[in-house]
Amino acid sequence: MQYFPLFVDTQALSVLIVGAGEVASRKLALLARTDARIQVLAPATTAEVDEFEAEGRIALERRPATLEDMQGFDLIYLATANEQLNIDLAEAATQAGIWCNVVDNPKYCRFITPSIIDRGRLVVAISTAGAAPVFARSLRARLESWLPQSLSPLFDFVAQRRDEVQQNVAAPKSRRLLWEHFFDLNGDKWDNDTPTHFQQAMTLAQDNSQRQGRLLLLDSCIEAQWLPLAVMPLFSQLDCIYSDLSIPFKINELLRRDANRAGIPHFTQLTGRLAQGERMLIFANPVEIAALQDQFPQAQSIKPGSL
Ligand SMILES: C[C@@]1(CC(=O)O)c2cc3[nH]c(cc4nc(cc5[nH]c(cc(n2)[C@H]1CCC(=O)O)[C@@](C)(CC(=O)O)[C@@H]5CCC(=O)O)C(CC(=O)O)=C4CCC(=O)O)c(CCC(=O)O)c3CC(=O)O
Ligand SMILES: NC(=O)C1=CN([C@@H]2O[C@H](COP(=O)(O)OP(=O)(O)OC[C@H]3O[C@@H](n4cnc5c(N)ncnc54)[C@H](O)[C@@H]3O)[C@@H](O)[C@H]2O)C=CC1
Repeated sequence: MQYFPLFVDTQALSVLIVGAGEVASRKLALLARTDARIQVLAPATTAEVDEFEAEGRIALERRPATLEDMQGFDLIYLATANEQLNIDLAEAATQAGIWCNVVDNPKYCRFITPSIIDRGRLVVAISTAGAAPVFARSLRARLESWLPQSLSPLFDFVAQRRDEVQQNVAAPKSRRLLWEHFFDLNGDKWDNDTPTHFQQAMTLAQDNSQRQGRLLLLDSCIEAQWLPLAVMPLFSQLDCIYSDLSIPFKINELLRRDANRAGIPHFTQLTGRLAQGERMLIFANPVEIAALQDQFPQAQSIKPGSL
């Protein structure tokens, strides 16, 4: 992963954009949604840039940029159509210790701009590490239609309830179950039922007796591409992953990253953990899986293409 995704707090960020053509306008349209202070420098501007100036959203100077301008900012975008000028300005910015992006030259980019889906607090950023921005754009179009606008108010609601949950539900694991249950009940909608779904999830999180354990058994001979789609949400909810083997990379990528990992415990320990409501996966060879299935008839054995 050459480019590591980060989400930058823009509340005290100051950004310089050099150039105000088509490409600069596209970057500006996204940056203008943030809290960053934005300075634009360019002799010629698009109508879109003029509008941002008229609204008072940006500070604009209609003149060529100089090397001396490359200081006093947190981030700089270089978007003139002059390749050498962009490189000279990028070198000056880098010397001043400022992270910069050259829109037509990834070699000089300390960071790159992803394709962005904006649902308020929920933001999805897609990058192809510069290989194919057009693919990032078309993937965005698909996700845009999949992620409803209701996610914006839904995540405002969830953010407002976070303190209440933190105060009333002591165990971190119960908090996780609460949010999983809430989203299972509520999905991605924001309507009159949303507060009810939250209350139901809250009640369930405070009542340990209703918690159900789960044991998934995965035969080490099954390859990742044969795993049924139905197991994906179950994989993301695991508390523990047990195996005495090394789990192949492609399967590992599908499992919850924060789950506890250990060798396969004794049958009696497994019984105890199931009773406590743990959600577990055992990855083992076919002989061990068959023995576990005999011992735990309630366990779900994952078969290629089905559960
Ligand atoms: C490295 C990066 C640097 C950066 O800009 O940060 C970069 C670099 C370059 N882009 C080029 C071209 C195009 N870029 C787009 C579109 C987008 N480009 C964006 C990001 C990035 N572009 C960064 C990597 C992102 C990643 O990891 O994938 C997006 C995602 C975000 C945004 O710009 O807001 C936005 C889609 C937004 C959306 O709609 O969601 C289109 C299509 C279009 O315009 O519709 C074309 C024309 C087709 C083509 O050429 O592919 C060229 C060649 C220039 C030339 O030939 O002169 C270079 C330079 C090079 O590749 O060397
Ligand atoms: N990263 C990306 O997504 C993409 C990048 N590009 C590249 O981005 C570059 C810019 O493209 P466009 O916006 O279409 O160009 P453009 O010609 O529309 O705009 C160039 C801007 O730079 C300004 N400028 C020129 N000299 C300047 C100076 N000395 N100081 C400050 N500003 C100056 C101009 O006034 C103008 O506002 C091109 O090199 C293009 O190849 C093109 C497509 C996508």
